[in-house]
Amino acid sequence: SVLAANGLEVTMWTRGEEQAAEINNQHRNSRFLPGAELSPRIQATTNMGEAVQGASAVLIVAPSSAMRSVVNQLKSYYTPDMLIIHATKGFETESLKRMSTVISEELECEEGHIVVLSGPSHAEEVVKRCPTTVVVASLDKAAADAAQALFMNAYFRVYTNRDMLGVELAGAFKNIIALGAGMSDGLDFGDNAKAALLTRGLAEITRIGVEMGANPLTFSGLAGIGDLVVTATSQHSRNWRAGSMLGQGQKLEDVLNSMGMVVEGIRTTKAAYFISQKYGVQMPIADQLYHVLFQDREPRDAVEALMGRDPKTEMEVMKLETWEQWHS
Ligand SMILES: NC(=O)C1=CN([C@@H]2O[C@H](COP(=O)(O)OP(=O)(O)OC[C@H]3O[C@@H](n4cnc5c(N)ncnc54)[C@H](O)[C@@H]3O)[C@@H](O)[C@H]2O)C=CC1
Ligand SMILES: O=C(CO)COP(=O)(O)O
Repeated sequence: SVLAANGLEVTMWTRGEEQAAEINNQHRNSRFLPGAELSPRIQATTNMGEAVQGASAVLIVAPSSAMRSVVNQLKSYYTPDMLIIHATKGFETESLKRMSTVISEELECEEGHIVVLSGPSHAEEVVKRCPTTVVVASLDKAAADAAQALFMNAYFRVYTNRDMLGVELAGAFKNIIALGAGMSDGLDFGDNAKAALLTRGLAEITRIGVEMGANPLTFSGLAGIGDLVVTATSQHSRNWRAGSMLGQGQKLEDVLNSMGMVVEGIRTTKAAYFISQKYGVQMPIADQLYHVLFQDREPRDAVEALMGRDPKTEMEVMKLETWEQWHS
């Protein structure tokens, strides 16, 4: 919608014939964005070649679980002059790879060629042209600048960042904390608990992010604290809503069936559980959520376990134990 508002011709690829027909004829996408009026500049097709061939830019927003297969389907239409942007927030759970790695492997291109778009941006509000800010990150400055120029307009402000790793990690990991915040709200634990989850959640995201090679400042930016706040507090967030239902005692399977849309935080919690072990970095909130989601731990017991951890210093972020060390 943003690209169409900027005067570009947009062709969406979708798997459903009915959905494509609805977008083309009624300019609506009633299942995924009910109530929104789409621009006639947006056309849809179920034919990948029609959507991608000859395009100057390709925006990939498949759920993380489908990323490899979707990119594989577009591979034969890819040319190196296409600007490749993705806005997917998650990992390939089996390999623990980031989305840019999966895309570059499938397209056989440099990771630096890819741009990630992330930040606090619920589609429901963007389509209504509510003021929104995001970040585009790439190892290639020219690619990030090109993506910024494509998307930027009066209601959609785009910043650039060179820390693609940090932006991808922040966008993926925040969904775990949003699930936890929803769970806390579902348990009626109040505002103190939610503020604690966001704050300590950001600490653990930063800790693992820095260990993996990201710039700590990225986590104070739009992809970090910005997206964490919106996802953990917005009525639009699927992760928050799923967490809230779990906190109220519903079963994971029932929650997912009732959502009908992707809840990335579930798979990302599994990935984070293994990533934290791989890097030897503690992610206590993600760890407890893993037990709740996949090992039947009661949400209340998870909170008790978090509150009962050994006493810590607040400065134990980035494996720096004291303020003095941070300055040294
Ligand atoms: N909805 C939002 O406001 C935002 C979503 N994102 C991210 O975008 C990604 C996609 O999320 P949404 O579009 O919101 O999810 P969604 O659940 O609303 O839509 C997912 C789309 O992918 C399609 N799909 C599902 N499995 C597929 C497969 N195996 N192959 C091809 N297509 C498949 C579905 O048919 C549907 O059209 C996620 O990583 C999410 O975190 C990022 C920013 C904002
Ligand atoms: O990442 C998002 C907004 O920036 C979307 O969050 P949800 O997937 O929780 O709806």
